[in-house]
Amino acid sequence: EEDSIKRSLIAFLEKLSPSNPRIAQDLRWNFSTNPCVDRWRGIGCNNRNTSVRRIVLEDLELGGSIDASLLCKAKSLVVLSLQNDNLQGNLPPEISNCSQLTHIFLDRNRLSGNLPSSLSSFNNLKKFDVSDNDFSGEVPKGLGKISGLVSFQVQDNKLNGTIPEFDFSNLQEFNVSNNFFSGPIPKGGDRFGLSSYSGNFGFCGGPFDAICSSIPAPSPLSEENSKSEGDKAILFSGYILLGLFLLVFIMYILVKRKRTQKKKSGNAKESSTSTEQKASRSEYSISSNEGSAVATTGSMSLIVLKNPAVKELKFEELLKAPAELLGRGRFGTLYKVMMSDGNLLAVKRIKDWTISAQEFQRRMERLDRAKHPRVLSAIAFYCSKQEKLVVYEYKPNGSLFKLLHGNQENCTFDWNSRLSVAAGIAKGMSFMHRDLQEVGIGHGNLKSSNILMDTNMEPCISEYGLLAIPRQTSLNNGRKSIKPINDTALKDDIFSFGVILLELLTGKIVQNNGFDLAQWVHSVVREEWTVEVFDKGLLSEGVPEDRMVKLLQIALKCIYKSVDARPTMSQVAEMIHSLKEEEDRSVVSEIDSRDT
Ligand SMILES: Nc1ncnc2c1ncn2[C@@H]1O[C@H](COP(=O)(O)OP(=O)(O)OP(=O)(O)O)[C@@H](O)[C@H]1O
Repeated sequence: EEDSIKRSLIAFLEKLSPSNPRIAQDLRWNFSTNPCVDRWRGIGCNNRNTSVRRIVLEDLELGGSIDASLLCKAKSLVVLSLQNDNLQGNLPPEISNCSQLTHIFLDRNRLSGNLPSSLSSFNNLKKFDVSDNDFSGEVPKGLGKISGLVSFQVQDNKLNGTIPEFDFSNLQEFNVSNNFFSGPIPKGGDRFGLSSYSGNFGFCGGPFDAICSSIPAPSPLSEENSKSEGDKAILFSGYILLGLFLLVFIMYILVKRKRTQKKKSGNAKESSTSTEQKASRSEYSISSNEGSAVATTGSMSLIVLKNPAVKELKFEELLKAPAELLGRGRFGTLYKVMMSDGNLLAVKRIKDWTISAQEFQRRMERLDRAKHPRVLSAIAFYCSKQEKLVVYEYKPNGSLFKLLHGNQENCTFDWNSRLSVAAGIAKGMSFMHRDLQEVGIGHGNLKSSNILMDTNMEPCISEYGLLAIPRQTSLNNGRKSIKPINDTALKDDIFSFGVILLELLTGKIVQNNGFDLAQWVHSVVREEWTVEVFDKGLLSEGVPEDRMVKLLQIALKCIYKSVDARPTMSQVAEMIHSLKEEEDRSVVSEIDSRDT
């Protein structure tokens, strides 16, 4: 029995992280040891160390799927937490075999499919959090009937239908925002404010009384069953933008009516603000004549920054345009939007960023003044209390991540191109760090999927500065520390840049914010400089080892554990520049010697 539990748990773990065959070894889940006595990482047991009670595998970027049949061999499991792990696939109905579960935390993954109706059988369930996934379909009615439930969080999914009855007097946390729910708010649900319900198709009753009649409650999924997944994605995201548009449009009409009345009575005075000198606002901007009132009142406005790529951008058109979901990252959702003139845009909807609209506006305008050819500037942005959107040009050539890991046949990414890409990113980053030094705005989320490739293989850094919340970093070997972004932003970026260099050198996929890759490279290098770390593609290209080692040495400086020991971005750029020059010289001399 014990052996069978151990075997199942190890198999469960391996399925959670198929891309890392060493995961069991890394977490010390060893068949010949005991999970409780020998403290398998992520496992908690009862006091007598006789049964597994908790499995907590958070922030590990696991990327696999949940096999509940294997997991639930550990029948005594009470807590399951797989938060923020990048998991895919569905939540299998067999999860109900773990019948003792009281806490289920699966938030911040990419899980999809329906919430299984077997969830209703969890009589002891207290906390249920599956927020920020891609779950669709309806919430099983029985979930609301679980009497001891104190926390129900399903925000940021694609769930639809109506909200079932809950015993709201028991619930301490409740959030269904940013889904496709509609219909009435169940009795007692108004205990929770608008923020628990916002971002849905349309609710009636409770805090939504006022807009009940003005926003229809369509049932999108019923008509869609025959459509392909791709079509659904477009439709879903289109609906989100359309919903947002409706809300803004109503406010627009209201504000416009007010303004006309003011003008009529001769009281209107249009004032230009410093903001307007820097940014030309769309004519659909609700408060285009209200200057800084936009920010202070937190009212909604699309602010179009001067950008030669887009002459005129109307908010109404932006929101009406067909949109396709490109990705849901940890910090927001990205849509590809096709405008009626054929222009393609990328619209980032930022999640949980608690800075004020005023601060957001100031930041976006400051960022707009720091322009570099290797950094993608925003075209426009939008902010309200609830919502922050940033509009970029859509770049059709994919990202550095795709180039490195996308299995593109006939596409060799040779040493010289890799070095050029590294030099390009370093230049762009170094410029931004210098220019934004006094405000301390770093990129905040530098990684290969945020490096977009131009047609001529030049890199373009996207989403610079879109992260200002105190970020959980795991700089101390996975131990979380929360620091204000301004303190560490620039040095964090250097670490992240070092990880990109490692990715270019090793061709390996980065997991766990790059800490695994950094650790692995360190351990190989510690033995002695070795060819083991380098990408097979580079080795078969015949790149001399000493050249790659030089870039590796720069990477290792960037990922120094001690933040202060890391070089600045301009030092890094300088080092890579000299390396590239040296490289170019040696290529020339090789050609010369071949010719003579
Ligand atoms: N302006 C753009 N044009 C084209 N593709 C883009 C653009 N910006 C990002 N992408 C691509 O879209 C996909 C989704 O982007 P998104 O930013 O949502 O993902 P992410 O970088 O993993 O998440 P996050 O930045 O929130 O951590 C990525 O593959 C990214 O390379």
